[in-house]
Amino acid sequence: MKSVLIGVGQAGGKLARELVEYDERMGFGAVRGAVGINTAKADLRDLPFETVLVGQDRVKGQGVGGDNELGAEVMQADIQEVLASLDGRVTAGTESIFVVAGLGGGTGSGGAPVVAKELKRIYDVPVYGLGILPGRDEGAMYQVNAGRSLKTFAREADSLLLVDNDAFRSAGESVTEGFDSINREIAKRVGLLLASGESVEGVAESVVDSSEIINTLRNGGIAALGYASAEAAPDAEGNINAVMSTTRRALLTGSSLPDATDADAALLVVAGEQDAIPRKGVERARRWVEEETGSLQVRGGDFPLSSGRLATLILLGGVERSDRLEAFMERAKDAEAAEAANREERADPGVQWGSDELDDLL
Ligand SMILES: Nc1nc2c(ncn2[C@@H]2O[C@H](COP(=O)(O)OP(=O)(O)OP(=O)(O)O)[C@@H](O)[C@H]2O)c(=O)[nH]1
Repeated sequence: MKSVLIGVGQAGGKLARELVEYDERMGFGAVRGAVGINTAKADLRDLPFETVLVGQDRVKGQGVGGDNELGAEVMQADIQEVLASLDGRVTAGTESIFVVAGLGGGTGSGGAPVVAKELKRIYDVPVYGLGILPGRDEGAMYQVNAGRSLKTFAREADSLLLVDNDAFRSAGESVTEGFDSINREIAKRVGLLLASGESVEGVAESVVDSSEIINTLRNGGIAALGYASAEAAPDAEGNINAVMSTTRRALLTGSSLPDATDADAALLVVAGEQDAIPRKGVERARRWVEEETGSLQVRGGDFPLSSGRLATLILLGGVERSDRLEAFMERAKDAEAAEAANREERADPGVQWGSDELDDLL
């Protein structure tokens, strides 16, 4: 699926760069261009594609410091410059646009929904969001920002593919230490998904194409993407179990949004040497995905790749009812309530004296 990426904010720019580099390294050619947008000049410096600095008159290139309302305002004010940077990049061959952002900060969180809304007014191709949820250990401001952005972004984009920063964290690694490895994991998943949707001429009917990705995401809402791989046997018969086990792992432990398994629709892509992909195994795995997601709309397809491994990708559409998301929304609401209480306390110091949250010493 030939796509153009727009990285908004620091995390958005870094993830877009990772995706561009992955697509180039693999020689896929599915990423057809990228633009980085930020309010912080320093964060644009290392991006190897065109960048646009927004909000200069308000924040002088210093970022919005986590204020996502300001992030949304300055994006709206400078939207013409942002749209102009896409001229000549979004072409007749472009099949989708991805707006990429971390939802916990200010620029990406506030700006990405504005960009998605404006792009949808102009272009006919689907405009998807790729949003990063803050990890559990990140502060209250990040949770509140993400909670507010999430709903707006999901409404404005055709579908919002979510990545939980807790999803790919190794034991003992802080969220910040893990950013680079998280970005690589996401780039691999999204990069493979986009490449799998590239129509390859003259190959079997079972090969997946862009319309299957688009149809899986057609009902909008929140999406998730799982991945797992294993050593492949040279013949299809020897890979039946490998397809089943990678499918289970992709959904249950390799997802960008862990525990989000109830879905409206799903797409199961099996990547590997075409002759080594077992039809029987793929059919069995597809039925298992139907049972596990409760969806009757499970599409399937191959992604022929020359590799000694076999990989499974599972794209889920419509996962907003999942426990994981509910838990996140609760976290965001609690953080918002705590922030409101803090503001009240600051406004009226007497409240602290009246509060019985702190026990008396004697
Ligand atoms: N996965 C991942 N998350 C990141 C990365 N950098 C920042 N984040 C997360 O993104 C959120 C912060 O967003 P940023 O992109 O840093 O902020 P911003 O959009 O540039 O906004 P301001 O800095 O407030 O102007 C936090 O939840 C971080 O945990 C990254 O490289 N990878």
